[in-house]
Amino acid sequence: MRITVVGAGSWGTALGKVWAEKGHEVRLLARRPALAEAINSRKLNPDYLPEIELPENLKAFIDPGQALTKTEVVVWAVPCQHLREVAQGVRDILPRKIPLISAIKGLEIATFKTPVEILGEIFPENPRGVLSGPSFALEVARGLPTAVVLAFEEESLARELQEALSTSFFRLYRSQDVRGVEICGAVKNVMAIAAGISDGLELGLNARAALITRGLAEMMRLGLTRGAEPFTFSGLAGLGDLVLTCTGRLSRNYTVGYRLGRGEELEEILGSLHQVAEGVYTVKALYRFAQGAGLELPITEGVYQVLYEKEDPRNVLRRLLSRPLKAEFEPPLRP
Ligand SMILES: NC(=O)c1ccc[n+]([C@@H]2O[C@H](COP(=O)([O-])OP(=O)(O)OC[C@H]3O[C@@H](n4cnc5c(N)ncnc54)[C@H](O)[C@@H]3O)[C@@H](O)[C@H]2O)c1
Ligand SMILES: O=P(O)(O)OC[C@H](O)CO
Repeated sequence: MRITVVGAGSWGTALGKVWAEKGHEVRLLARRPALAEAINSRKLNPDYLPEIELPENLKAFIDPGQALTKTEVVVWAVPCQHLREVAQGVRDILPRKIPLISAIKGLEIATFKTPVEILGEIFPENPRGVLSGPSFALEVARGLPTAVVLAFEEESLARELQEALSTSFFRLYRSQDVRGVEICGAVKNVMAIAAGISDGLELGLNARAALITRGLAEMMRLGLTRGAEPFTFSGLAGLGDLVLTCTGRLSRNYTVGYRLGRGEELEEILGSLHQVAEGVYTVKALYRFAQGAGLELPITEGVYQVLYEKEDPRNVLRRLLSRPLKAEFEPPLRP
């Protein structure tokens, strides 16, 4: 199969490696000529996965025309806030009808749209799905066992791609709940920032477990109002990725939170990260949506206040804990 991966960052490169090693013809669409050159001539990605040797049949391009000619699947792995611009740039040359897979976890700030919704506006004739779940790029690139979920509304297409894209260590489960999988992937990044803050403040393991669990409740509260399937939250994209990202030090989102908890400024952290931490942007989209819809998302609200209103995390925590006592499950989490 000819696969084009748009975005030669850590995730695009890791996915490209896995599928090239499976024998697919993988073209990685990069933005910077020097990076494409390094991938092609030195067989490594010095900026994002420097210690990983890349296979010969993983080729990088900077010309979208070359990367997309006669391709059979396009996988999107650019930061969510740039997806629209990148997709619009290839609107006229991307083959019609071929499946598009978003590997992106986020929500567009200006519109509150998911990546698949954005792709739907730009490529209405192409079937669209999402790949998500607990998957640090570095571990995938190292060939460590990983399970993710691939969601397409059309089950036969999900099955076909599941077969094509699974390998002996990269196992794809299939789903038809595209919206639910996307909401889970977006919200877990915000919860990972919260968990990082908590660990940075040394609040302990009990606090982190509470954040993960109440983060799941928040994910469900939002997802159910947006038409997600309830089972999806307990799956790989939901609970699976929440656990990974809220506990794993490889997470960029967790790292942002941890450093905030240790007292660093957001600008300083982002200036030294060199990779995208989607939760930093998704929290804006979520916060605005929750305000407008009257939806209660207290952890999201707290993360927003720490990031954008420069609130001391300790004050935010005090407020979270002093909210009125309530039942663990209230509507819409329980009828
Ligand atoms: N890294 C992971 O472990 C991982 C795992 C699963 C999902 N994801 C998701 O994949 C997406 C991409 O993340 P990543 O980790 O590869 O990020 P990254 O920061 O490592 O790389 C981002 C890539 O996008 C490119 N890019 C940025 N702005 C662009 C623009 N305007 N036009 C074209 N290209 C642009 C960058 O040059 C870079 O190649 C995110 O939504 C992330 O949540 C990442
Ligand atoms: O490094 P993060 O926080 O973007 O997380 C990467 C993946 O989404 C983990 O599944």
